Amino acid sequence: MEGGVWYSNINVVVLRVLLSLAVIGVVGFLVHVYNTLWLKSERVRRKLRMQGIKGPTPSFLYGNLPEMQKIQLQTLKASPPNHHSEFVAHDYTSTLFPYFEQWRKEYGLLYTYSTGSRQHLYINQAELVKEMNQSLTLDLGKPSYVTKRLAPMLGNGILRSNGLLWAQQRKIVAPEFFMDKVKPMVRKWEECIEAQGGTTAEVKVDEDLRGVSADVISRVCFGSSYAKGKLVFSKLRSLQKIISHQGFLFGVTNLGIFGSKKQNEIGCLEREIDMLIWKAIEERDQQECSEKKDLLQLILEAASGDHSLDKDSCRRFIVDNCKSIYFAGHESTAVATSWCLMLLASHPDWQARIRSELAQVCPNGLPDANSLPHLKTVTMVIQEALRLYPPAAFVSREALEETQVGNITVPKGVCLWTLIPTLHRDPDVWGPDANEFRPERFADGVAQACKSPQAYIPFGLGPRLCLGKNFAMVELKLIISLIISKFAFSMSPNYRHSPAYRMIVEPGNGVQILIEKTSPSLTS
Ligand code: HEM
Repeated sequence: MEGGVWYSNINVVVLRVLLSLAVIGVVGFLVHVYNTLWLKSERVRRKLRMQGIKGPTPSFLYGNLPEMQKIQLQTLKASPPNHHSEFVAHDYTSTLFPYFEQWRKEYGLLYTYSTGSRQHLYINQAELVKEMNQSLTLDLGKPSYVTKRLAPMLGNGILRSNGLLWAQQRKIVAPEFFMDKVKPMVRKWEECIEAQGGTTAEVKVDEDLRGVSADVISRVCFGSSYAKGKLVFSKLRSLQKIISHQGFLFGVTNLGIFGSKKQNEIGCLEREIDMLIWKAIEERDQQECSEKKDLLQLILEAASGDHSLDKDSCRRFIVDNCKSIYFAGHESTAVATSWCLMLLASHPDWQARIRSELAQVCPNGLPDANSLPHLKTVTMVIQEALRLYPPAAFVSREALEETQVGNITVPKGVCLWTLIPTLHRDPDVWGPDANEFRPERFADGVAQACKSPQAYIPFGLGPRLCLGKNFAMVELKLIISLIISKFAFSMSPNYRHSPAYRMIVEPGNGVQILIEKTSPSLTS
């Protein structure tokens, strides 16, 4: 009997201990969650507040995400502009990222906001943007939570890597982007565009431009023809569409992982792309390639010469950088050309000016490698198009360690965002006509076009400046000049103005223009 009581007493004690442990565990867990999800961010916010940086009040767990979604929904209900003159004045941030616009009006050009436990700084003061972009510290990198999501597309190649790995990749990739490498391609571009000929017709330019730009980047950088790279591009585009679906930067998908079906699709495409690139590498004629030295050859040689890389890392290094360049090199240029044609279609006077310059500068009315540097008007038009419709909406960084940007101490983990189109339309920098298409503002170069040349950043600025800037400008100049030398064009009534954010800002429903063959006398 006594033994039974003793046993049941023991049981009660054990039960109590277990219960207490469970309570301590749960409380500990809750404290941990509270600490990581709130206190940690609150400490970061306090540091920013103490420096006078304000921002919207975040809610527990979700930060400012609910407010962002509410503002976005309200904006969706408002109808987008549908008249030509309004397309130009339309700053796409007001429809794509309306919360940034609203907060900018409330808190100014520097404010802080949070998405879940992540804290961000919106930086659009020209001076601070310059400091951030020109900072040489490796403690500022690309935001890791965004680049993690882009990993299937870009691997750990130059576009998303940070620190020493980025510095090493930049050194290897940079030499390939000098102008002289571009010149031999000019003739091939001429053939590409000329082959499309035609009389009066409506064309949707986007896919054609993507084709041309894919061909160009494939041949110049990888020495292979578009036919070989074609599958890689179409699969990369599918990946881009899946990843950028539903506001991948700050939308709901940000709170969790993609659904498992989407994740599988992403995984499959990633493996297929890796295999295709690797197959193209294996099929290369080694002797011919080591003589010609295209970008792929440089990457191959750098990877095989680095003895710290094992076989798998070597393969990753090669494939990841190929993917990065494939994406960076062709999407942005194709989209920039589409926006440029959209703006030119609404401004026939600028088409005429380019056409008359072509007639003066080019002996047979057609641009080539030698006449290209003398085509000033087309450069001004492209600069103005990249100002109003920059394909890259953001320059973004993460403070990998506590870092100084100008007079601001940025706590570790904070992500910094500069909205390029907003900076490009700031009337304090560009004057009261900031929302108008006026290419003549660039007549004496960028420095004379605005108060602070560092506020013009379609290609970024500083150590992470776009590696393909010169390359892209040459490509754009050539394509636009060739199209204008062949066609006069206007906006099709079927065009619907709908900028969409798919990692870059592209015309959501394409650009439809009505083209008409120019008479030979106009160009010769
Ligand atoms: C109109 C066309 C283009 C635009 C608007 C554009 C814009 C940009 C921007 C804004 C950045 C990021 C800068 C930063 O984070 O500070 C960038 C980076 C980069 N771009 Fe471009 N780009 C274009 C064409 C190209 C082309 C044609 C290539 C290659 C052939 C290319 C290769 C790269 C690379 C490799 C980087 C990463 C550089 C680094 O992180 O060190 N881009 N580009």
